[in-house]
Amino acid sequence: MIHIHFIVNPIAGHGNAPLTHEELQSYFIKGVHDLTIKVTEYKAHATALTKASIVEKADIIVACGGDGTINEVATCLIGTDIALGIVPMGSGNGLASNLKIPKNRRKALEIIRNRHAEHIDVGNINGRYFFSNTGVGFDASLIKNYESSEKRTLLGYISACAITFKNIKKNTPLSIGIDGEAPLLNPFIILISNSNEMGYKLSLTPKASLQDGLLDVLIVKKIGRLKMLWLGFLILIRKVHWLKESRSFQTKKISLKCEQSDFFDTQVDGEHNRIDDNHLTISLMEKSLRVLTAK
Ligand SMILES: Nc1ncnc2c1ncn2[C@@H]1O[C@H](COP(=O)(O)OP(=O)(O)OP(=O)(O)O)[C@@H](O)[C@H]1O
Repeated sequence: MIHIHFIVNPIAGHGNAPLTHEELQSYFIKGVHDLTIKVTEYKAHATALTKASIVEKADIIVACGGDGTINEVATCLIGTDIALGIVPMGSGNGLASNLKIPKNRRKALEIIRNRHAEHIDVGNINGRYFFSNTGVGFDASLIKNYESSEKRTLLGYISACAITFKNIKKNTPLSIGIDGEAPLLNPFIILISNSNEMGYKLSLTPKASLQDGLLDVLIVKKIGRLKMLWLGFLILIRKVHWLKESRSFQTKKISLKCEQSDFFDTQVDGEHNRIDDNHLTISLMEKSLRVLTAK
């Protein structure tokens, strides 16, 4: 018997297509697959439910939600033999898209039934894992505004983008040193990416790979509002490197030091995360997570 546990976030994406036991059962075989469904009731609940599923000896644990839910489930599976399954039900679905796991539920469940697994790299920021990307600057502020808007849709994302853009001059000046170099004053974005997608098919690091043992870093220096609009356009056409204030490179490890404050506002896999330290160490653990993917 193969024990498959589904951890479902009911508010992910539009939260309007619940996954039922009956629906799931129709894709699996009675007597071969034993299915358990657990529904999250609050932020971080997926972590507790996954830990319980590990104790209950699940063979596969499936995150049904977006990048936030995947992060909570996958974090618990590092260092175990349990494979992560993904049913993309989020708004952006960046990691699933990079792994070519379709939003179509039948096709996503077929991947789980077929049980073809691959190992992917995992990022680490001051002890916290990330699978897609992490960053400071504009994207971290944008995520903070996105979360407070409580509209987890593309429209909510665009509106958070407009608010962040409008408030940019009100931000406290920050200078950030990267790998011991001379600090940059108010860098617009420092994005450290494991995956080549941020969600909604957008990418700031199109060359990133989940299996190359490297992090892809994009640094955009302080820029004016017109340049920000130009950058927005370049993101849409995947040509961020055309912006002369941008720099991209690959590395296994990067450290950031903030001069003025004793904490960093970051985003980790699309969730706002305040880190109470003025030093960030971001590194990569090669092929540390088993994920079910299409062959
Ligand atoms: N019942 C719940 N009520 C409120 N928040 C929840 C609940 N269950 C899970 N969460 C939280 O919802 C947040 C968003 O989840 P998730 O990332 O899966 O969806 P999304 O934001 O719509 O998708 P994406 O990250 O791909 O854009 C996560 O931080 C998760 O912990």
